[in-house]
Amino acid sequence: MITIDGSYGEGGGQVLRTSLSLAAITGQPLRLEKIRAGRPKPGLAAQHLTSVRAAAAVCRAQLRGDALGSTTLEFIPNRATQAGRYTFDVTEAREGGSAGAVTLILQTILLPLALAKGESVVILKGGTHVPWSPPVTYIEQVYLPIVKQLGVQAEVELRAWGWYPAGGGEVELRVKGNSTLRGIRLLERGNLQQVRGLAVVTELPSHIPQRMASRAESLLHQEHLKAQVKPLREKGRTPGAGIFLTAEYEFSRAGFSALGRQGLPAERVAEMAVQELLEFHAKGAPVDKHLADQLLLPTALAGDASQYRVAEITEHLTTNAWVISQFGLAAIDFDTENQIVFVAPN
Ligand SMILES: Nc1ncnc2c1ncn2[C@@H]1O[C@H](COP(=O)(O)OP(=O)(O)OP(=O)(O)O)[C@@H](O)[C@H]1O
Repeated sequence: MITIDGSYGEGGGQVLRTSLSLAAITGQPLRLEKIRAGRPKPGLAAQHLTSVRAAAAVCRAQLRGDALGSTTLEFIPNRATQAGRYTFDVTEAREGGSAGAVTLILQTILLPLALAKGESVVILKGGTHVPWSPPVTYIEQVYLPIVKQLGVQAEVELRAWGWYPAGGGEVELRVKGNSTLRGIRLLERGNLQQVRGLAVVTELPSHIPQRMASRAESLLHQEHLKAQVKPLREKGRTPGAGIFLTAEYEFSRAGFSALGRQGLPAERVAEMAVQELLEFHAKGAPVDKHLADQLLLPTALAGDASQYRVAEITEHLTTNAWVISQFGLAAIDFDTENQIVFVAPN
């Protein structure tokens, strides 16, 4: 049994999710201790518990400690990950809290399912565009296109928007299966081809997405960047607003977003996302700081070595590297001067 210290690094949920993915993929029994010890409310929150249940469902794992607030978990896979049809609802595990991110559950099971035999269809219900997690739009426009280069064939369809704190969103994930992962070399991004964006509201007036879109476009045009931001007004369970920008370079993609809230002017929401994009653009790296930590697991599972240059070496990235090394999967090194991540599978 592999024992992982959940308090490592910043002691967040990512230690748990990466460990779950790896236990499902390798079939190794896992014990997690001090789960999310670094957070104000330690232990499993709804989103984490749903990830535990989702990972357990795909490899029929036996569980001990799978309860809200639990700081210790045992996860004993019973068989290789099974492709198939699954539904996971992050609101089911809720106890008066806010919506958990469906994308973090998606990322926990994506690679196990991609490496399993056969196709899978997964319905995920909960928050689709919530703070501190990848928005579904980011998964669709940045994460999946890049992991496709490694051989992961999957697509996601947003069926309902689910904002913080109510959730109520839904996505369908389709995973091809039978994947063989290969390494990538992503040191240069090439020229910026365009910035594409979506300024969206649900259950709010149409002037809001229009104001977000035009503010974002005008700021990007001032910087001489080609940009097209589409205003969109959708149906939803609750009111919500956000802007999602994708910088499309010749060899890579990066995503930036900001979510609206009451009292925050639409223009300000647009400015927040654009500012992040411009800061990234000025750095010259091909991989944004979020993709940086999310790319580590697929590259560690690839048959050959990878190298990629990131905008920032975050604690999320180094923590993920530590978790992967605990499973003995890959040797991971950082060139901190040039911000390059080297991954050599063992
Ligand atoms: N705006 C964003 N765009 C893309 N990815 C994001 C964004 N914000 C956060 N992420 C990603 O979401 C993940 C969050 O992991 P983290 O461990 O902080 O969250 P968590 O499971 O909610 O845990 P905790 O509640 O313990 O912080 C990371 O992979 C991070 O890169």
